[in-house]
Amino acid sequence: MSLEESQVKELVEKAIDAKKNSYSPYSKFRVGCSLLTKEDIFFTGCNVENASYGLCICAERTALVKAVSEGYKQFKAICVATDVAKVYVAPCGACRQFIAEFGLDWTCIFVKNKDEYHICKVRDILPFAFDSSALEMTETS
Ligand SMILES: O=c1ccn([C@H]2C[C@H](O)[C@@H](CO)O2)c(=O)[nH]1
Ligand SMILES: [Zn+2]
Repeated sequence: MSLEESQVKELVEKAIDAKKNSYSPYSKFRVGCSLLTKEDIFFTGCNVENASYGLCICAERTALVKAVSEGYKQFKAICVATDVAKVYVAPCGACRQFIAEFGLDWTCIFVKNKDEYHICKVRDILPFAFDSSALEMTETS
């Protein structure tokens, strides 16, 4: 599954743009996410917070749930943008697990700004991942 340089640029722009819909009145921390499916279709998402803080949904999971619920579950890349410009902000642990559900060998991009981004693989952000293979290996004693 090839990821073109132009698609990386588009992912970065779409993740930055997706921040505009962030619903983050409590943290004021805007996050935007873009996703590219194996069919070359883009999805985006933002974080959606709630007065009951624990119900907050991250941008990455918003984008993934949008895509999966529309019938797409094979992905080339996911891209995350925040308003933090000094360091690369990577997905939280819950999102890493959620992303890894769809494979470890696809691309993650973390954006500082449209010209500065870090590219790695899902396996790099979740080594020793828990996945469905463990569920079939239960042994009773
Ligand atoms: O991977 C992450 C980590 C945090 N957030 C959101 C959740 C919350 O709305 C805000 C502050 O944690 O950032 C994301 O969208 N993605
Ligand atoms: Zn998260």
